[in-house]
Amino acid sequence: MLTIKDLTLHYGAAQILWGIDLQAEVGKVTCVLGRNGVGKTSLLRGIVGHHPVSGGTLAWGAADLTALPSFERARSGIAYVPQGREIFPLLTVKENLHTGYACLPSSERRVPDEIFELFPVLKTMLDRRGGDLSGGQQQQLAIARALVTKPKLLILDEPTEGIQPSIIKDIGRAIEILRERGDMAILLVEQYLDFAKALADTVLVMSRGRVVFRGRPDGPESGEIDRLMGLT
Ligand SMILES: Nc1ncnc2c1ncn2[C@@H]1O[C@H](COP(=O)(O)OP(=O)(O)OP(=O)(O)O)[C@@H](O)[C@H]1O
Repeated sequence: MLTIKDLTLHYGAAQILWGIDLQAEVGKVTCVLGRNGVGKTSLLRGIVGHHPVSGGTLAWGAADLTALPSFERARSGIAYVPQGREIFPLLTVKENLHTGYACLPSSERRVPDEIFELFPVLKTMLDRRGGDLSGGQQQQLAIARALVTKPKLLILDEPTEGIQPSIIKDIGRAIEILRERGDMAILLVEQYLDFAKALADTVLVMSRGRVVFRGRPDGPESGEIDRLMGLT
């Protein structure tokens, strides 16, 4: 389980995150919601080590990750699919997948078949350049590349952004399958409320750098989620 306690983060003098507490359990989808600019991506950057946190702690089980550089966090099983996907446009699909090998010992460097069961379209496109794929296919490639690293914690930043509905469905189904497999924690940042509510076991809503709601997506107090997201 990922356990974050009292996390704070600054960009220069500007404080962006205030006292964030969060837990993401194995076999569950934990979803962080919030409107533009509330600090969701900054939280993920703090978790994966792309930006230093200014206070608080981050742990995976009993292992304290707070002081580890990002490559060691990746090696310890944290995989991050950033907003905008960031696949390598000039590398082929196969080569993009192989970039995930960097975190693995040489004996484990293979692309599991299961990845093509989750995203069959990638198998038909192995020799195409990443940049020639549609946005939705690139998103699937970015998730597949993260899965190559055999993560214990999969972090997805707005995987539905700018993606056509049929591929959003495929991505949702893949997340469900990964959850059912029960060997990784999934931390999902979203603004697409229906997608998030359908998948999440626990929802956190952020506002101005703080967690202002925490609960089940279908619990008695869940109307509060819509209110905080500005929908009611
Ligand atoms: N590198 C940076 N330097 C300074 N300020 C930043 C930086 N990155 C983000 N910010 C600011 O930090 C705040 C939180 O941004 P962040 O991207 O974490 O929000 P977000 O909730 O992920 O928004 P979005 O949904 O639009 O991606 C915003 O006010 C943003 O302008």
